[in-house]
Amino acid sequence: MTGRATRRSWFIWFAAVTVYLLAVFHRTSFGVAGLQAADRFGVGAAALGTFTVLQVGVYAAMQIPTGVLVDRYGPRRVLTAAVFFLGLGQILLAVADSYPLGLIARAVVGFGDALTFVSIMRLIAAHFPGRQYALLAALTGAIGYVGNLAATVPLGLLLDGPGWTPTFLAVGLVTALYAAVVALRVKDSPPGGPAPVRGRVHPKLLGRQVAEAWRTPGTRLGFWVHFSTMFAPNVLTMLWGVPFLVQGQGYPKSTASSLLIVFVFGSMIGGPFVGGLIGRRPSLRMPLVGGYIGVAAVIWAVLLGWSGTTPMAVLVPAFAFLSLGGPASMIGFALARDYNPLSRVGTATGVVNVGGFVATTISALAVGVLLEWTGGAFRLALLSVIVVLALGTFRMLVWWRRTRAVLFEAEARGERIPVQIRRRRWDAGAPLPVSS
Ligand SMILES: N[C@@H](Cc1c[nH]cn1)C(=O)NCC(=O)O
Repeated sequence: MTGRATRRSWFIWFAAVTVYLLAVFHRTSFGVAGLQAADRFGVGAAALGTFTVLQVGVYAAMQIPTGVLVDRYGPRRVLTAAVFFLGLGQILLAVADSYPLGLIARAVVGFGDALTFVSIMRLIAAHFPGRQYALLAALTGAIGYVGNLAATVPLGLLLDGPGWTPTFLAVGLVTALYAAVVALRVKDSPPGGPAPVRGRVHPKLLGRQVAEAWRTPGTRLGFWVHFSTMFAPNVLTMLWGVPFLVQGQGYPKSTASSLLIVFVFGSMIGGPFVGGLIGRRPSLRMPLVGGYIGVAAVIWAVLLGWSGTTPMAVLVPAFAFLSLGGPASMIGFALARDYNPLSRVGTATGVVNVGGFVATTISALAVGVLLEWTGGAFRLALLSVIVVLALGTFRMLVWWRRTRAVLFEAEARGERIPVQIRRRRWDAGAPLPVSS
């Protein structure tokens, strides 16, 4: 969309972003429900970890299919299915009384979650002008954290009060019923805008759609931006932050959990700031990513090099800065939006979203394996974060130069390009990607 966003666009976004809030609430609900789940299903820590791995696995595996579905059937249908499956998963969890049933319920939640984010990004691309995309994407991310907050103390109170079955039944039913609001209120495109092209789904054509998105240098750059920026905050908040602070640093568990809230507030505040800035000045996108990665590398060096317990005065600002990785990763989606036609934005967004989750999985597994090998040496194990960061940064720089080369070519042909850039020393000899 090139004109102005209307009140209708904002209503549609609001109806859609509520689904993301619900998705993040359900995604993170095992943070407080984990202990009760262990009791209910009679399982230990390792089996409990399987819930998270399964949920993230389903989420990551579904990203590209989700993008294709969104481009094919439109975000309204996919988002309606998303909220329905999120609710269904929690209803199943409410009545599940065995470990396998609990796992199935969580996989259904992961499936609904996987359908959510890409649909909302596609709605934003259709209903808002390009310059507002980054801000709306960042606001969406920030609102997701409200769901994360709701899944802490409020959900804990509900589980301690009414208990497991009434709580999950209630949140599941409310969520599933919200599918009606999405189906009625959300529209795929503004009046007169292009509708998704439906018809028979031909696997060959779908494969071509994914291949074209992947071959587009801007998508690939977005993938590596997402890969490099969002995994470290994820690894800390989803898995290794509390063990690092408790076993590695000697802080009490309650202090460690409270410290991780810095990530929630950092992203909620930083997201709209980063989004607003890059919406006004798209040429700042890559310098911001570069600046974030540079400072993050220094922070990791300080955290891992500190002898003895790292003081709070260092941890709090360090975590506050690292929390900006989430908002910075949204730059990856802005690149997918700018460098793909609207008919392929869903697929390209799905491709980009795989980046951060692949990096999170690699890094979380590597930390676990290294902890086992070293007998719990957190500083050595967390070095793997720096290795993943270096790999992501290297690939990102490769695709940054290639994307710039393609832009210069397009400019020379007199085509409209998404950002104005000046040729620099490092652009000399940058190869054009084979497909362009
Ligand atoms: N980059 C995250 C979202 C985000 C925004 N601010 C902080 N994090 C992302 O890719 N999210 C995908 C999802 O499904 O949540």
